[in-house]
Amino acid sequence: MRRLPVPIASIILLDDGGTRFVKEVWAGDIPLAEIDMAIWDVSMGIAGRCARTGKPQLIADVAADPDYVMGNPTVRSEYVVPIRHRGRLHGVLNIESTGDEFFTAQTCAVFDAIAHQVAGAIHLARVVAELEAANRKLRELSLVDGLTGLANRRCLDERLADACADGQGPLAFLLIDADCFKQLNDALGHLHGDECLRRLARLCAGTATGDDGLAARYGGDELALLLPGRDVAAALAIAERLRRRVEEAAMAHPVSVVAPWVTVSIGVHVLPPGPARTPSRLLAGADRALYAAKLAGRNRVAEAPPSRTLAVDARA
Ligand SMILES: Nc1nc2c(ncn2[C@@H]2O[C@H](COP(=O)(O)OP(=O)(O)OP(=O)(O)O)[C@@H](O)[C@H]2O)c(=O)[nH]1
Repeated sequence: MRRLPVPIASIILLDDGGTRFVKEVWAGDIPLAEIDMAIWDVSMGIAGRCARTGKPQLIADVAADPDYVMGNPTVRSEYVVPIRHRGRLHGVLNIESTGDEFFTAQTCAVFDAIAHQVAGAIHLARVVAELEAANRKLRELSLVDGLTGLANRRCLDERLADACADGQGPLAFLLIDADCFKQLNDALGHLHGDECLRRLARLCAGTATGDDGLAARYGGDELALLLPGRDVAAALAIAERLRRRVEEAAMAHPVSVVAPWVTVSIGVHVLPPGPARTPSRLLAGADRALYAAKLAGRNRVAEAPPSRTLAVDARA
């Protein structure tokens, strides 16, 4: 662009729908008037006419063309070429001259060729940008649980592995399981069960304190909280707070053996840093703790250190 022997050369890009110009880059020897619109419709200007018709526009005398939008008063002629790659119109190449005779068949053929080259480059850049965006979206989707919007098991596994390897402080893991969920599904239907799971997920997400905490769907009616830096006392307190919040939400459960509303049991396991801290040990400990909480009557928080099982009575 910079080396083109013309007073003004610009590339004006179209949006994805091809109905509006969204970006203009230009270079040249004479200044172009400030265009105060960052986005403008293809119904405007000679560039718009070029985009609408898909055909090059050669204007020998800009003053005689009603569509011409003046960028500099010394401009006399203009040539606007579509920038198109494999049928997709990306924008237009706009060349303006201060002479009357500048645009011959030969110079126009050169600009046609330049527009063709530019089209290939823009096409590649757009394909790369679209691929990158699609990859980001795919990566996002591959880490999110579709029902609850929480991190999914794959994401949890990744974060768990990283957190276990991190030598900084204790690592707490909470397994949260809805009580008598099968009966709730059987009594009120799976759609109602789904909505309860979503509400439980929101409560968990609101409890994942700190930037590095993670709320995830472990699987089925089991949710999980990964809480780096939390010792046993802090993890038990967070678990108990969550258990209470679930009760306070008062989601009706007419067939639970625990209470007339939805309750959860929570297993808590905390490991100090070191080689013995592995995801499988952390999961197994939280699973044992959850089992203990269920066995002790549900609607409670339990911790399961290797040597003993400590159940914290939820209603104490
Ligand atoms: N609505 C709904 N139900 C689910 C989903 N995933 C798993 N479930 C149900 O969750 C229930 C879990 O049942 P169980 O493992 O027997 O546990 P429970 O009935 O909660 O019993 P306890 O845990 O012992 O209190 C099953 O009926 C599953 O079908 C889901 O995405 N949506």
